Order: sequence, then structure tokens, then C-alpha cells
Amino acid sequence: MEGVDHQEFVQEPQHRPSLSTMEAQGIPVIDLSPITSNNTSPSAIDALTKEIGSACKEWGFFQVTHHGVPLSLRRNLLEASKKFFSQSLEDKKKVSRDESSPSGYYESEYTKDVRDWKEVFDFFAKEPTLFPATIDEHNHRVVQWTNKYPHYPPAFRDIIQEYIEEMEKLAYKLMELIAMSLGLEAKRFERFFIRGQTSFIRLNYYPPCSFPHLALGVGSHKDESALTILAQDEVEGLEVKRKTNQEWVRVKPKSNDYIINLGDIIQVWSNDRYESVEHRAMVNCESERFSIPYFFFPAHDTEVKPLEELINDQNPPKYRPYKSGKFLLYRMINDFKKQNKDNLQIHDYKLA
Ligand SMILES: O=C(O)CCC(=O)C(=O)O
Ligand SMILES: [Fe+2]
Repeated sequence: MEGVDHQEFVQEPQHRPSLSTMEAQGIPVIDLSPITSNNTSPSAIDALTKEIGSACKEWGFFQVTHHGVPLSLRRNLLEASKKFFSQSLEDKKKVSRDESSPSGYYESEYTKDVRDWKEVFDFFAKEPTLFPATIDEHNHRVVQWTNKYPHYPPAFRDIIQEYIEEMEKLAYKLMELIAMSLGLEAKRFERFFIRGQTSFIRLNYYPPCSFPHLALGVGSHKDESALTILAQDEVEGLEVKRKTNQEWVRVKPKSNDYIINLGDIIQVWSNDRYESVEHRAMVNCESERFSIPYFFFPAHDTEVKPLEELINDQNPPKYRPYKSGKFLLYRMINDFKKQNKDNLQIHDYKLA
């Protein structure tokens, strides 16, 4: 971040982080053994489903253990990410995102119009990934996006592809549990992802920052995904807004757990039974920090709307339908420059 205008990173006073935020005591930690081990009983799955249901309802954010993703793979990816970002800006910019595809490296993203103190590399989980060509609702042209892969470190491509496969397996399992917790059949959500999912993975790098009380690594936001599976390194920084009292609580890193957060799409599908949750990442003066979110997204032409099983006369739909790909594209375009206005949010689709 040398030679940049620091002013654009400064958050409005009400959004500035408190460096003494308390650590989250209550974030549910859920043991996924019933779905990842061989000898499992229906009653264990039942209990797990209930646990997932209350975590979704009360927090929208939880940690999972015994998730089945090999620790060595996660370590390798964090190591590869560290190596990539340690290169010179010039080398990193050789794989910058551009007009032909939003996959690649970039160092300026604006969350809610304030610049984040971070650098990023995005990859699509599927190649090619089909996406709408424009945000215009009446334009049905589709484009194919492919990934950029850095040459350094050399094993990058293999590691990231292997990791993405593991994330996808875990995401499908979690979606099954979430479906059951809503009283739906286990595979209810599968159809939206099985062909043409637009999931992507992001390597976040937060360099040390000399004014951590004024800036944020990622400003407060809700993920637009169906759900997000997040790996963070051992450096603290992630904060979640607790639903019950609207206070920021810090999520302590645990080296082998994943953090799961519900995204806007589940909020709409469940007609607000579950909600996506505001979260943000703080930076600090001494240590760099790395995190790797995997955003699980349906096919771009999925019409996202409250599921018919979950609506009735007493509980009418709370959202008007929207196309998953158009919303995501809108956000992607607008997060990359200063707009002097709020970006599109899920509440903009809310029916009065
Ligand atoms: O770095 C983190 O812990 C959170 C990152 C995040 O929320 C995001 O990239 O959407
Ligand atoms: Fe996020």
C-alpha cells in the first residue's frame, strides 16, 4: 500500500473498529462427525440438523469441526497464498483481473464505498463460469469467464483446484443440513448448483496497517452467496455483528475449524427465517493476515425467491425474485470504484 492516498481507507467514525472488542463467547461450534464419519446413526443426524437450525437462526454464523477437509491442504493453500502475495506489485499485476474476466489479482476494493486495506486474488470454482454479459435485466447475453493462474508458486493451480473440490463437497453437505433444518427435503437446494454454479474462492491478504483504528481490512458487509466457508489464519481480525444486541464480537481463529456464514440467498430462500449476517475484518500494525473465503453461489440464471414450501397466506413472500448472476455482477462492478452512493443490497429486493 505504498504511495497510495491513505485518506480513502478512513472509515466514517461510526464504522471505525474498536480495538478492544470482546471476543465472541457464544459462536456455536458444531461437530460435523455425524456426516463425515462412516458409522453414523439417524438420531445423530437429527441432533446435528437441530443444532445447525438453531445456529442459523440465532447467529447465522458458526464454526465447524470434523468437517472432513484435510488440514494439510488448507496449510498448503495458505502457504501458497503467502508466497504469491510476497511478490513485488509488478509481478502480482501480471495476473491482474481485467475486462475479459474478474478472476485475478487486485488491490482496491471498496466495501460500502470506503477502500479496504487488503489485496485479493479471485478464482472461479468452475471453468468456464457462465455469467450474464451485462447487468441490464433485458439483455440475455452470456459470457464465459476463465481463471488466471499465477506462475508463482508453481504448484498453485493444483492446490487451489484440490481445495475447491473439498469446499464444494462440504458446501453440499451443509446445504443438505440447512434444508432439513428448514423442514425441506435434503436435496432441495442441489438443483440450483449442480449445473452452472458461479461459486468462487478469494485469497485475502491484509498487510500490516499503521492506522488500524481508522481503517478496515474488509468493511462491514453481508455476503451475497448462499453460504460462505471461511478459513482464517492464526491472526485475529474477523468480527461478526451479533444479532441479539447488534454488538461486534471477535471470532477467535482456530487452526483447523472453518467458519460458516449464511449469505443473502439463504435469507431470501428461507423468506427471512434465516438471515445473512454483517461481518468485517480488522487490520493491525504488526502482523499480516490471510483468509480464504469460498463463496457458494447457484447458477447465474437462478431466479432467487422465497421457496414455495416456506410461504403461505400467513407468511407471504418478503422478496421479489431476482437473478443471482445479475445481482452478483452488479456488486462486482460497483465494489471496484468509489461511487458516492450505497451499493445494491439484498433489502433493495424486499417487498414493502
Ligand atoms: O478476512 C476475513 O476474516 C473475512 C473476509 C470476508 O468477510 C470476505 O472476504 O467476504
Ligand atoms: Fe464476507
